[in-house]
Amino acid sequence: MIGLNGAGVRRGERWIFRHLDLQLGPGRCLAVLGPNGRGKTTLIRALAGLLPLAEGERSAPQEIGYVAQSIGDSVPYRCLDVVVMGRARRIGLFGSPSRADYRAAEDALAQVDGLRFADRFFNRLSGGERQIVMLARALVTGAEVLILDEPASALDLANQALLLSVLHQLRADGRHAILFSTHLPQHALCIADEALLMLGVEEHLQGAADTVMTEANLARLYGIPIHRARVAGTVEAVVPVFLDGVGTARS
Ligand SMILES: Nc1ncnc2c1ncn2[C@@H]1O[C@H](COP(=O)(O)OP(=O)(O)OP(=O)(O)O)[C@@H](O)[C@H]1O
Repeated sequence: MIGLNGAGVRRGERWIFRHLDLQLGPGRCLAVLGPNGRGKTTLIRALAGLLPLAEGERSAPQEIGYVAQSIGDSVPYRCLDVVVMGRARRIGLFGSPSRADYRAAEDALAQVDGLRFADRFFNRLSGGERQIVMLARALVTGAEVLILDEPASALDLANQALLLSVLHQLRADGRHAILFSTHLPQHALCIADEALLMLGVEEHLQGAADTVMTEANLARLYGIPIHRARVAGTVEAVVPVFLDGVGTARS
């Protein structure tokens, strides 16, 4: 459905990642983890077709539902219009959104509990509220591939739970392939089938999320001791272990 084969991206003379293979099919969810600056956004943008590969190949469908990491200020559009823009491919360059497009946008907002934002101006929303609206915009595309760059980074706990449940439902329908990056390993353990740990430019550890995300591998990834524990039923928490203060934990 979507994939990379021997892929690499360079910024100037510097390789951000190389020799990366990735295949994601329908009904599958892959989480990408790595420390700040390791290349998650670069990988996601390359996968979404927004950054050229310097080596390797990409295969992808025409339409992808994409949520960018940073959602800057924009011109003052109503949120419903921002969401309806997700239908651009269906509406066409010179077309106008139909009643059905607006209905689909409302449904997508309702799916993420964001209907209350419909008439508000996007540029006046908080960071988390914008993330919710942008998720609705990705959903309204109807795309079967969803690529989400840190979709929970600004969300409160209730909205994190909502996001996880929406992604869980999409994955469970067997039509969608979902890839998301996160700094919250417990989210990966909660809904991802697979995890990709970006350990280094040429070192990528990929496999079943539960198997790959061991305390040892996560400690290697982040350079600090990590504790992983079952907190309720199948829910796991992943926390940094502070040794004798924040500054001394990183190896
Ligand atoms: N436009 C650019 N030009 C040059 N270097 C860039 C550019 N954008 C990003 N980089 C560099 O590429 C590297 C990877 O950045 P990227 O944003 O992919 O990291 P990330 O893993 O998503 O980080 P974070 O967790 O902080 O969001 C970083 O060292 C960054 O400084």
